[in-house]
Amino acid sequence: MDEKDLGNDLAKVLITEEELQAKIRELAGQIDTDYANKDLLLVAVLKGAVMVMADLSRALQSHVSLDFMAVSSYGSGTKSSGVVRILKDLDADISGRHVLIVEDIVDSGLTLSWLIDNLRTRQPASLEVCAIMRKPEAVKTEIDVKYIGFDIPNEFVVGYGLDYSEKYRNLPFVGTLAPHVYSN
Ligand SMILES: O=P(O)(O)OC[C@H]1O[C@H](OP(=O)(O)OP(=O)(O)O)[C@H](O)[C@@H]1O
Ligand code: HPA
Ligand SMILES: [Mg+2]
Repeated sequence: MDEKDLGNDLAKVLITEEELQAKIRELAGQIDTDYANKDLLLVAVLKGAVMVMADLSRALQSHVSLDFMAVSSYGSGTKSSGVVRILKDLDADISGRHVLIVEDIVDSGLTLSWLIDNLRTRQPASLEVCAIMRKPEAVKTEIDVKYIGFDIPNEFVVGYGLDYSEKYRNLPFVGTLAPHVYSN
């Protein structure tokens, strides 16, 4: 990458594009098997989960419906505020439906724990979670994540949907930022 590439701001690559795509295919295979003959609704949490949603849904062999919810707890910083706000609610009524939440990362777990409680009150037939990354050392509230991609160290990461101040989401891999980015 040359000077102008956004990858120049990275300290290291944690998960390569190839590793991400291989994991997506593996998880899609499990989901296809588990939901055979069931109507599945994928619910992605914007904006971070947009890449996982796009790749995972295309890797599935069965029909699925897609819906999106936008919640935010991070703002522009690197720490969860713990206060989750709904920015956009689902279009679909999920009562009696098989719902799979698609997430990019389980960090403190606060976003997902709030979301699971919220969606449960709408009485889906089933509710599970697929997250491409999890930080086991950062989790503050235990969440049962049925489909997990990678357990990663407790470092702030960007790429594959994850941002720092709304940047770096469009990197096709996951990495950590160089210190100069934070001091700018
Ligand atoms: O486990 P937690 O500590 O709650 O963190 C995980 C959540 O935080 C990020 O979203 P954010 O609220 O930053 O919004 P975004 O997806 O638009 O970046 C990320 O996409 C997850 O949804
Ligand atoms: O490590 C992270 N990076 C970017 N956004 C995030 N939201 C939760 N954890 C992270
Ligand atoms: Mg974010």
